[in-house]
Amino acid sequence: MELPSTISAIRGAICVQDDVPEQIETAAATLYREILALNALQENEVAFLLITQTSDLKSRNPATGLRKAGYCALTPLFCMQELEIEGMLEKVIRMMVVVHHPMEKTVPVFMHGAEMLRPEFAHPSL
Ligand SMILES: C=C(O[C@@H]1C=C(C(=O)O)C=C[C@H]1O)C(=O)O
Repeated sequence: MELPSTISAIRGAICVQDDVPEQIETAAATLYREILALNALQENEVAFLLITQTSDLKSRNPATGLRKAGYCALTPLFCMQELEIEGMLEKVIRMMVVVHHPMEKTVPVFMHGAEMLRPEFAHPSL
C-alpha cells in the first residue's frame, strides 16, 4: 500500500578504517556530501539528520566532521550509538537524512565498505 508522503528520507552508510578523529570527520563529511549530491539536494531542503556510529568508533562525534566541513550550521542533528548485534559490520557511520518535502526518487548511498550492508544500493563509482 502506498501512503501519501509529505517528507522523504534517504539512508546512507560508510565504513571508517581506524578509530581516529580525522577519519571519522572525513567519513561523515564524505557520506553527507555524496547523499546530497546523488539526490540533487541543497542543504536547506534537509529537515534534520539522524546519525549512528558503531561503538568501536569513540574518538570523534561525526557531527564535528560535518560542521568542520561547513555543513549543518542550522540543521538539527541527533547522533546515537548503533545497536550492537553479533557479527555486525565494524566501524560504520550511518545516516538518515530527512527532507521536508516528498521526492519522486531517492538514492541511498552505501560506500567505502558499507555496501555489504545493502549490496543492492552499491554505486560502482563510489
Ligand atoms: C543493514 C543496516 O544495518 C542495520 C540494519 C538496518 C535494516 O535492517 O534496515 C538498518 C540500520 C541498521 O540498524 C543498514 O544500515 O542498512
